[in-house]
Amino acid sequence: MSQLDVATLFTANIIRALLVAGVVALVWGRFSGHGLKLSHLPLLGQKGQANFYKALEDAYYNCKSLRRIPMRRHDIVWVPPKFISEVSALPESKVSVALDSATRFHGKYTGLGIIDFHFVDVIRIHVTRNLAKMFVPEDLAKNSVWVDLMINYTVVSMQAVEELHSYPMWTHPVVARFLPKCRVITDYRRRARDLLRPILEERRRLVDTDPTFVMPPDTLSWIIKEKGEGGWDPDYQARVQILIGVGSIHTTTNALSNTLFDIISTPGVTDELRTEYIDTLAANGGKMNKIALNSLVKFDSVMRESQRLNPSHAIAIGRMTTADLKLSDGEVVPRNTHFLFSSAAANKDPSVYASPDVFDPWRFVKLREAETNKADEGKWQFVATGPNSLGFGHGTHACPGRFFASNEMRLILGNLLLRYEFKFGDGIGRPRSLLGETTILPDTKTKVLIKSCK
Ligand code: HEM
Repeated sequence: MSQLDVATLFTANIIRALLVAGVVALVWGRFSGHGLKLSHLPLLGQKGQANFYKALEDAYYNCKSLRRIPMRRHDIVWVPPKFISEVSALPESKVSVALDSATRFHGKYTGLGIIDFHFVDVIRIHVTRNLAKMFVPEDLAKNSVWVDLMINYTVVSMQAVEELHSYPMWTHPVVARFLPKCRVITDYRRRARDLLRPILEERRRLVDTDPTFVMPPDTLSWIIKEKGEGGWDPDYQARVQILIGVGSIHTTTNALSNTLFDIISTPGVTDELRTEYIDTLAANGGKMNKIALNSLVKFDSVMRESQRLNPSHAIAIGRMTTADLKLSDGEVVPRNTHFLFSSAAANKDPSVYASPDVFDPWRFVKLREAETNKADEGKWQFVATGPNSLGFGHGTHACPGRFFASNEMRLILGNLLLRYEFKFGDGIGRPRSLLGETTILPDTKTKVLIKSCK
């Protein structure tokens, strides 16, 4: 065969392969539920639009039925707020957060998909109950490689999601092996696994040989308790630890940054919070415990008000249907469809929050005090979730780490305020948040001047 014939045959085979792949992609697109089944729904926003904040807000007030949001990769269904309670209470088997994250964030390649829910139980039950000092053994928690890995994984994995977005889904099994950020992720996972392996092996040895050995109180042990035998697998533990890091580190840091920005920029707040912290410490023999932390109602109010105006996302309760989902008004969200609700708009609903655009540090102290029934005060707490308080989601998959985060934030803020004075540089006010496609992030490049208290 001549060189020309070989080249022609090679090209023909490639074209044939691409045609087959194209047909597969079309069939997959048709039956995986994206696109065609939603074409009858009116649009919300425009394709390729940088953000949907305004559209999400308008829809919150004006749309009473389903809408189609044209996101870059595929369409997502917007659901009106009146359905939040009924939909958020549905089980994972009907509206899946695992499927939603696995497909929207390419979980198989980025590690951002939920593997199972044992680690959620670990946080809901054990971390909350124990107010964990460390999630992993102290040596590892202070290991700079581990710290770097846990902090950067979220950033790199979101970059990997972007990389994968530029390629059709059906190419992902191949391209994910070569894309730079996907490779970094694989490396991070390997390094996490290698750091965890000796710790797990040593614990296993002690469990098998020393009848007096008690498993240390950390997430490694609790995961083994919830998962059983599979919890000893370093690869599984690495994936779970990374997911815990992704769920907890940047969310809490962002919430802390926003709260600090609001404290600094609102006159009088620092002094009120300092006094509350000092008085509470004095009443508890100089120590903070869970009950004492719970009595810091001014801190709680400032944190919730800050999250109300600057939540981490403009949307909430992102799920994927596993079967056609019939809503109580008869409308149907088709099977295999991603859907979500407006959350930033719900936080500023004037029928719930007076002067909704104003940062009122004591808004939630006053709302608590206005309740005639003490049992109703709880709904104004930072950790309370509801249709107009979606910063931690709501319902079946509401953030299980919010109790931990709430205590952690009070401890950090209280200690910062006792030790330091903060102010923005001259002429600088509270920074506006940075808006991504649906994310709302504090501008952490803002310079804050800090000096020790005398
Ligand atoms: C201020 C800090 C935090 C914020 C704003 C936050 C926010 C959220 C939100 C919005 C969700 C999604 C809920 C839904 O889909 O309905 C979520 C889920 C989750 N969060 Fe948090 N979170 C925070 C801190 C934490 C911490 C400290 C941990 C771990 C210790 C954690 C672990 C999780 C987990 C495991 C889930 C998945 C729950 C599930 O799918 O059932 N979060 N969080």
